[in-house]
Amino acid sequence: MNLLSKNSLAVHLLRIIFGSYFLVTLIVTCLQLGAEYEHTQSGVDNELRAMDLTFGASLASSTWRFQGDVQKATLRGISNLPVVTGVKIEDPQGRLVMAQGNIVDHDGRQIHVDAEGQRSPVRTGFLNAATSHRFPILYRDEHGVTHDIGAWTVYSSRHVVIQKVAYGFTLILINSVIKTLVLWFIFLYVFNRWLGRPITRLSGFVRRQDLNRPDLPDSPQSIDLPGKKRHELHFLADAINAMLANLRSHTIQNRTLYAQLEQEKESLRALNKSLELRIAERTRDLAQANEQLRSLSLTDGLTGIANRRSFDDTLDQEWRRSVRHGKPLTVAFIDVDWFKPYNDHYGHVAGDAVLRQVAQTMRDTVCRAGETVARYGGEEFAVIAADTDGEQGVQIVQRMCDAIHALALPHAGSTLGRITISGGVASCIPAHPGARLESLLQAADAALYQAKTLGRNRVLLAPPFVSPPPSSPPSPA
Ligand SMILES: Nc1nc2c(ncn2[C@@H]2O[C@H](COP(=O)(O)OP(=O)(O)OP(=O)(O)O)[C@@H](O)[C@H]2O)c(=O)[nH]1
Repeated sequence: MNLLSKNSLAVHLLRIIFGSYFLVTLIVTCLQLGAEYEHTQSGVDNELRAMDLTFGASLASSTWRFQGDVQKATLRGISNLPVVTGVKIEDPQGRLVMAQGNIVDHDGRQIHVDAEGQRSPVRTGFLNAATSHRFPILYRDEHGVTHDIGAWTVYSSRHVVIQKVAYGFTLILINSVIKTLVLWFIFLYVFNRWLGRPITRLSGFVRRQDLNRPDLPDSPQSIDLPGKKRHELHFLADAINAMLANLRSHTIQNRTLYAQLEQEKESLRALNKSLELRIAERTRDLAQANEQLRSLSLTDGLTGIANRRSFDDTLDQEWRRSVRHGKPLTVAFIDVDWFKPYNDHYGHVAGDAVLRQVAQTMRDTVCRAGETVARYGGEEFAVIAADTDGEQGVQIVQRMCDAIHALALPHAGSTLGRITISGGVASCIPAHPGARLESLLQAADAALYQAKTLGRNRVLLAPPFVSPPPSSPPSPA
């Protein structure tokens, strides 16, 4: 870890510690300065007060004897003292006799008196504010009588006190700064040695971990912090090692599970596809079966041609279509002649075979898309011919009649000696008023009956049973 990088923990801690330290130091220093100032000032005061003991007698003696030189020398000596800024001697009437340094004159102004007695004004200010002590000059003569011969005043100033305080404080400050710098240096070293480097190693180790590739050979699996004595950071490293081992094992498990899941997904997809194919196959089979069923439901089981239901459906559709298009519709009923005697003579199985042959032949006879041959029931058949009038219908049925006659199927019970059929044909235009399907069927049935009555092996057309709509009168020419 770069110890002094901007975001390092040490710098953050240092900022906090330094800020707090600076604040506390500032407050304590201010208090200390105040106390020191008070102490120094009272010391200066005491020194000034004590001067009377030192110089009082000498000044009294030289003043009593008018020894001006001695007085001057004494004043110079006093004014040279470090705490003294000035000194003056006054006579008993308060007049200035002699002075040296900065003093306050009779008028209360601060003046400076040099060695030659020259006076000059002194700039007043906070630092020059004077403090003084005035002592009486008392002389005791040889008879023991005390004479008051004047007074002397010694001056000092705030500047002296502050200088003394500043000197002492400078020493303290230098002392404190040196101690603080040494302490900080030790703190930085210890912090870096015991916290910074291990934390950097831990963060680097964690950053290098790639859980997506836990089996990389060059990625370290665990971290071991140096140091004989184990502390919280060692415990943190142990916890990180355990956590990473756990995560690695879970990641490997997850990868295995994911691979299994993918396999399962793949097999499910394949299963789904085969199911879809089977469903499609089954659906196709079902559709085919339905189609077969539908076809079976509309087919006669014996003859393989359309059955009665198919006939009814087709007739209904053709009737409605004919109504829509205004086209004629023809229906014919066909019956095998003397079929009971045939059954009786040749047996029922042979009768079935004849029915199949008759049906086949009739179906082969019709060729148009709108023509349908159906087994109506028993040995009776029916023909539907759309867009066909009665005459055309008779031709169709007659062709059938001829074709069956041409088969020459032997029939001992018939006067003709062979299998024949009879047919009754009826036709109408369904769109005409009064045209009804039931009437059409009844007419065809009646025509069949008529054909039977007249001797069989013939085709008869039913007379018209629907009156055509009245035609509009011709317009006058
Ligand atoms: N073999 C066989 N016979 C059937 C079938 N359906 C009906 N029949 C017979 O057909 C005969 C019809 O006889 P009838 O209705 O009396 O008429 P016919 O004998 O054909 O006389 P005409 O119709 O007047 O010429 C009956 O004997 C029925 O048993 C069938 O599917 N197979």
